[in-house]
Amino acid sequence: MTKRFSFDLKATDGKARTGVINTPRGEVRTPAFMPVGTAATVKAMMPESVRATGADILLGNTYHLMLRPTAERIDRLGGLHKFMNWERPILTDSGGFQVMSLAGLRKLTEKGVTFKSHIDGSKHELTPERSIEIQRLLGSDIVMCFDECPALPADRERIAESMRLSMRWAERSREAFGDRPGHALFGIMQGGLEQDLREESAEALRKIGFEGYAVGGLAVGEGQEAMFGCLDYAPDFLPVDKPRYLMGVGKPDDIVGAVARGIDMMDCVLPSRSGRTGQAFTRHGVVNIKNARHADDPRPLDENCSCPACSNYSRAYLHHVFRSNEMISGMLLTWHNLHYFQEIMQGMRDAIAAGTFEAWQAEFHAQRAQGDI
Ligand SMILES: CNc1nc2c(CC[C@H]3O[C@H](OC)[C@H](OC)[C@@H](OC)[C@@H]3OC)c3nc(N)[nH]c(=O)c3cc2[nH]1
Repeated sequence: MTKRFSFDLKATDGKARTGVINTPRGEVRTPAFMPVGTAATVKAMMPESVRATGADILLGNTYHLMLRPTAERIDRLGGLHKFMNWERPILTDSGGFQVMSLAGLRKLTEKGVTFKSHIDGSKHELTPERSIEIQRLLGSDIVMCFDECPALPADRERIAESMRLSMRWAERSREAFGDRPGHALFGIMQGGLEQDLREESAEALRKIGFEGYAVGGLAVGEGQEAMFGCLDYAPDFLPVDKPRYLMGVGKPDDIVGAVARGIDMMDCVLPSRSGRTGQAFTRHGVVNIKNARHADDPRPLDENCSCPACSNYSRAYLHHVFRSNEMISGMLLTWHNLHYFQEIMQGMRDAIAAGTFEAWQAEFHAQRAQGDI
């Protein structure tokens, strides 16, 4: 009997929640941070290293993989898990966001989006049906509805129109997904920073019914204060017994603030992308390792960190390999950043389970000096 997809809510502390998402490929402890593995790889990391940082699930990208090497080729080769040697859960985005941010010559209609590949200029079409089919071919465990995410700032009419289109696409995504025990389809709430439109979107999604619900349309330039303002009410419009996924977030303090407002899952390129550019996140703040003042520093990035970079290398060494453009530079700092993000998630899971989340948040903020350290 195929193991089904389910969410067990274990404990709450204020609006913060901790639980477990059960999937046939393994459990996802929440609150969860999901490393981004856009083109079938978490850049600069071996899959076993990603697991060693504490990740239970990672992300793949419909837009990138449909262009190269194509979903059909990955399907022929046994699916994305086998292809990238990651046997645990994978969540794939539906591609709408990337098309609007990466592709050229886009045309948006009720049917979907036609666009030209940013790789070779070839013409492509993404519709709810095609996006769901691609995510099925990839073998994704958690599939996202095909939606349209409007760039902010946008006027209310544009946001309302876009949200209602996304709700019609959510209906078509649900229809195209069919009955796939053990797999999940997540709806994506839109509505910008308009509380009534957010409520309308949540109602539309609940009527259709999904295994999980994302809060979309945020982390698109609105800033943390506006994002938190929306998160003060948006998660409450969603079913309490299903996972809530905030897309594209974020910096450590964004993540903590989102969990405090009832979010269960997040993804962001920040720890991996910054790792490659020499920006290290630590409990005391951000370290830009390429800065000359680290050239002779024998200390590790963070004395309290147990990752390979902090256990075996000095700041001076990390500074040197970044200045020399050595491949190990991005590997070590990406590993450190992902390790640190997972450490924050573990800390929050433990604190929520123990009912000490308030104190944990206070400690988290007290440790962080301002600016570079
Ligand atoms: C940054 N602020 C941010 N990212 C939003 C993503 C994309 C998440 C996507 O963000 C990168 O793509 C660009 C990642 O690849 C680099 C993807 O990982 C596979 C990740 O997929 C979940 C959204 N995706 C959809 N479908 N709908 C959204 O409303 C939405 C909102 C976002 N805000």
